[in-house]
Order: sequence, then C-alpha cells, then structure tokens
Amino acid sequence: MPTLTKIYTMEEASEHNTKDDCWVVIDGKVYDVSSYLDEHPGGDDVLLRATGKDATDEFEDAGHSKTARELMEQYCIGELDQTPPPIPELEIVSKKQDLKGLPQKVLNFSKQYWVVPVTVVGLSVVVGFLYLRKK
Ligand code: HEM
Repeated sequence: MPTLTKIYTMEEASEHNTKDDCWVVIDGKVYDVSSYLDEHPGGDDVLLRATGKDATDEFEDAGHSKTARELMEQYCIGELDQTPPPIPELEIVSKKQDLKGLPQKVLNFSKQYWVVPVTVVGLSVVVGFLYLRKK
C-alpha cells in the first residue's frame, strides 16, 4: 500500500523554530528534530539556527557520516512543497491609464499643442506689420 507523504511549505516549517518544537529542512525533506536537539553531537544551537530555511548546505558542510544520514530518517515527517510560486500576471497598463496620473492642466495643454506656434506666428505678423508701418 502506498504511503502518503505529508507536504509542508517553508512558511509552515519555519514556524517550528523553538527548543521544544524544532523542524529543519534538508534536501527537500522536513525533519522534526525536537527530541534530538539534546543528543545532536553538533549541538542544539546549530539545529535551532538551521530552522526557517533550507539547511542542506549547512548539513553538508558539517560532513555528516553515513550513520548520521541513516539516523535522520527517523526524524523525517514529510517533504517540502516544491511547487514554484505562481508568476504574477503582467499588469498591462494602457497608455490611456498611464495618462490618468497626469494633472488635468497638462492634459488640456497637450490637446492645444497648436496654440504656441499660432501665437508665435501671430505675434511675428503683428510686430512685422507695426515695423513696416513705422517705416
Ligand atoms: C536530522 C538532522 C540531523 C541529524 C540526524 C544529525 C546527526 C549528526 C550526527 C550523528 C553527528 C555526529 C557526526 C556524524 O556522525 O556525522 C552530527 C554532527 C554535526 N552536525 Fe548534525 N545532524 C542533523 C542536522 C544537522 C544540521 C541541520 C546541521 C547544521 C545546520 C548539523 C550540524 C552538525 C555539526 C556542526 C556537527 C559536528 C561535526 C563535527 O564535530 O565534526 N547537523 N550530526
């Protein structure tokens, strides 16, 4: 009969981070080492510091023996949820929405872009006319 493996998220596993309730995550597996803390030859402090994250590197760095690896199976309570987090939907911001943030005055001005050149040409005509009349 197949055995059901309990799946935990890293968030769930990291909630167990005290001397009385200590879980560690090593190589995708979750271990409840609460009862092993006092016996651990490497000390309880290293295990407590290894909670709330993937402690695979720390475990491997300590150079654990084959015996240690066999022993740890006793404490395995499940596996880590490895499903990748969903990719957030890209927020498509249309140009129209983008313009919503601009002040109304700027928007109104951009609609009347022709006002500036027309004013310049108009003034030039008036100045030119006055200049010619003076002559
Ligand atoms: C279920 C998990 C674990 C078990 C069963 C376990 C078991 C053991 C055992 C039996 C030893 C004695 C040396 C050996 O036989 O290799 C040991 C040493 C040690 N362990 Fe662990 N360990 C576990 C997790 C960890 C973790 C997560 C870390 C690091 C964050 C760690 C760090 C150490 C250190 C630093 C030593 C001392 C090595 C030395 O003095 O040479 N252990 N462990």
